[in-house]
Amino acid sequence: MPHLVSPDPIRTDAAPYDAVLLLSFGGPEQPEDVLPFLQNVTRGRGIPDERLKEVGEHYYGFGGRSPINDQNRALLAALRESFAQIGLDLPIYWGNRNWAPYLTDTLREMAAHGIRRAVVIVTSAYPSYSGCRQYRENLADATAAVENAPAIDKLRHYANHPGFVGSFVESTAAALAELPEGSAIAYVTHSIPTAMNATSGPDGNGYVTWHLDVAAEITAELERRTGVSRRTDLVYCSRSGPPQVPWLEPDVNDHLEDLTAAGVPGVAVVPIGFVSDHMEVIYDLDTEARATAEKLGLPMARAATPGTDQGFVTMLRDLVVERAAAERGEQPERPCVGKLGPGWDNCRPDCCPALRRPAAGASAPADGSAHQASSDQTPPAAPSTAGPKDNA
Ligand SMILES: CC1=C(CCC(=O)O)c2cc3nc(cc4[nH]c(cc5[nH]c(cc1n2)c(C)c5CCC(=O)O)c(CCC(=O)O)c4C)C(CCC(=O)O)=C3C
Ligand SMILES: [Fe+2]
Repeated sequence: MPHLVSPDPIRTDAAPYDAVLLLSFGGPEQPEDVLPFLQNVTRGRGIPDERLKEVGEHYYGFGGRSPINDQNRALLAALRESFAQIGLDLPIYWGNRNWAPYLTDTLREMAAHGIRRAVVIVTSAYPSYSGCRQYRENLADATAAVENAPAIDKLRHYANHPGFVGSFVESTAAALAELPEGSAIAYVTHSIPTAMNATSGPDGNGYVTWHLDVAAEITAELERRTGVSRRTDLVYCSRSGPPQVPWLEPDVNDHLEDLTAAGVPGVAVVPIGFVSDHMEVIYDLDTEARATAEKLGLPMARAATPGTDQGFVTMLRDLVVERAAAERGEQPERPCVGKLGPGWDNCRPDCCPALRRPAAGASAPADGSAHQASSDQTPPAAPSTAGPKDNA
């Protein structure tokens, strides 16, 4: 795996940026927040009431508080420390899509502080509408709503960066160490509608393709270290939406049943789709999937997410420095593992379009593409470029 490149402490240059913005999902912090939070998340997205009630219970089961905001506070602190270590003098702001501190308020604060140009770290590592474009639409909306809002660039997707992959290599090795010999690895990510995957990334299927590439790299590195090969699968959690709309499968719980039927002696559950142990991890995996594994008598160990892992934090810092250099017209090194090459700096205008919402009174499509995206309905999103994908 390539060595992480940290810049020379004395010459760390952030120009043309004068700030970093950490952009995340947001979560409730007390029981009264849960319903309004869920309304923010699902407004206009066609999530059945039944599912909302169920997800509300997941939050109430944890005292009405998601750990995600505290995890972002910890990440902010770790990033500030990491910046200070190399003399990178750049303020770091934090805003969320669905809960306070809201992105628009943060941009307003940045404008008031005279910030002209910022680079954005999103707490989502892969291409898809939900994980990329939706955040870019939120940035476009917030920018339009705020006078003198800073110009915004978003970091390339970092799932195949050695800092991200390396963090999961370590946590997967630790999980496997707790399990019987011959245990399998179940890589897990958030399910999305299959139609959303179909239009993810500049060439389609980017969501699944990137996850498979990351999973293959983790598997290969563990094999190199131990000489042991084992069963691995990519499976999904947190399915939502109406039952008639197809989402990516198999669900992690069904997969645990399959593994048991296949006689596998244990499973390391590795949440490569997530950067911290938020509700999808502590409920969907640590509560629900663990209960399934216990019922089946299948030993299970869950690998840690990157969180504030040093390699992960250093990677984010390196990506800020890398992007600043690229924007100055330099040709920075772009560390990356796997087959796909480094992510693009700017998304193409048609990258990860929004799903067309179901509408009554339309004739049935001949090709089954009722939920396919259509670029004529795609709202503006920042930042993007009119040129081809920038893979330099
Ligand atoms: C790809 C993806 C990521 C990973 C990338 C990223 O991290 O952004 C992610 C992360 C998260 N999703 C989260 C929470 C929720 N997601 C929901 C609903 C949905 N997620 C979707 C996709 C994703 N989601 C989709 C296609 C929907 C259907 C509705 C729609 O089309 O938008 C709902 C509604 C209820 C339900 O139906 O489950 C909730 C409450 C939290 C916060 C956790 C916490 O509070 O600790 C986080 C980090
Ligand atoms: Fe979600």
